[in-house]
Amino acid sequence: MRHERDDLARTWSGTHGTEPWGALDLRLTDTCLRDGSHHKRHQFTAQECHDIVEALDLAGVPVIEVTHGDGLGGSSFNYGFSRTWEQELIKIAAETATRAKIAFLMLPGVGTKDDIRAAQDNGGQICRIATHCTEADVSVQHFGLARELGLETVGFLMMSHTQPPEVLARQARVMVDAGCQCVYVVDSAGALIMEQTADRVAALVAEIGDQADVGFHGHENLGLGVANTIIAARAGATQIDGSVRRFGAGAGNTPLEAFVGVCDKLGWTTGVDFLRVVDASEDVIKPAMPEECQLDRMTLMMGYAGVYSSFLKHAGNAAERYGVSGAQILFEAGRRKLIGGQEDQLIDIALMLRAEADKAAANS
Ligand SMILES: CC[C@H](O)CC(=O)C(=O)O
Ligand SMILES: [Mn+2]
Repeated sequence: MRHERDDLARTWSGTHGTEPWGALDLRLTDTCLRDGSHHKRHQFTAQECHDIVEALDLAGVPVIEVTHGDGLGGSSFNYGFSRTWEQELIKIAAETATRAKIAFLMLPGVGTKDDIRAAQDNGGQICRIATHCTEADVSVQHFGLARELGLETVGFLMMSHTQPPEVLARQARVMVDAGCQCVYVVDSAGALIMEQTADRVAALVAEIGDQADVGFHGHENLGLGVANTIIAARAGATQIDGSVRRFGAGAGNTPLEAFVGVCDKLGWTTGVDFLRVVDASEDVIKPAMPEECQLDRMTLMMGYAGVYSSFLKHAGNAAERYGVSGAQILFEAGRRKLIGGQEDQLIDIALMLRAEADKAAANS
């Protein structure tokens, strides 16, 4: 899959303005059934899982990720309980897909090694391990196990906007040394802007490109999902995430069908049939969504303040419960540089805002 463009990627910063990238060959992963789980509050039914996998598989999407939004083991009081057990969803997906490989996500500490084994037993073929982008070392044993089991491996450096390219490259090296075959720059907050994406991807390509692929996972919180993904591909990312109809956390992911259309027009190969994936979006994905993913006050704030997209529903709940502004909760979460796993601090922030409002009211 990897294209022979390492040199171009290395010198990315100086190559704007021309089109030297040629025909790229990209491998797309749809993540509706995992990142979309946040938007759906983890309430996928078995039938929805079947129908979505069937439609994406028919459209030629080569990889479909299926798990609780917070990865294996995420179904909990802290993150929200799944309606259908994720292992059952993985099994249904694997039984439904005729061509697509089924991927699953796990965050060390949320899921366990036994969850990885179970996901493989249920037909999962690609093990994606996600860590905060400065904590790749916690993934080492999981990559070791996944490779031992013969699984394909992918690493996720979440919240990649918070670190400069050279730090991410060093973290990617840790993952690759542990057995990871593709490391993703993950724009969890939808906060990266164009060249910031390219420079991060290029740094990973320079560091690990001779041993592993580089991927990009975008969010739409500043409306840049497709643009960032194009520029990531030009900088050397060969594995690309998106969600049909943007069905993902926050304002959603890079809309996969739009990206497929762009690739067709640029002469890039994805193997995905544009018309079929557009049909899947209208006929199958849309009916499964609780509502369209919105680019609104809350999600824009996530991109602006650099907040983990999966905090959206948690912040909304806390705002409602304590009668404060959800956007202000998110702004403060960005100021505190919260990372995944710190969802409980959204409640602390809401309580602080409530106390401030009560004090202001008492003094007026
Ligand atoms: C909780 C895992 C998270 O949703 C992974 C991801 O998709 C991201 O960081 O964007
Ligand atoms: Mn995501």
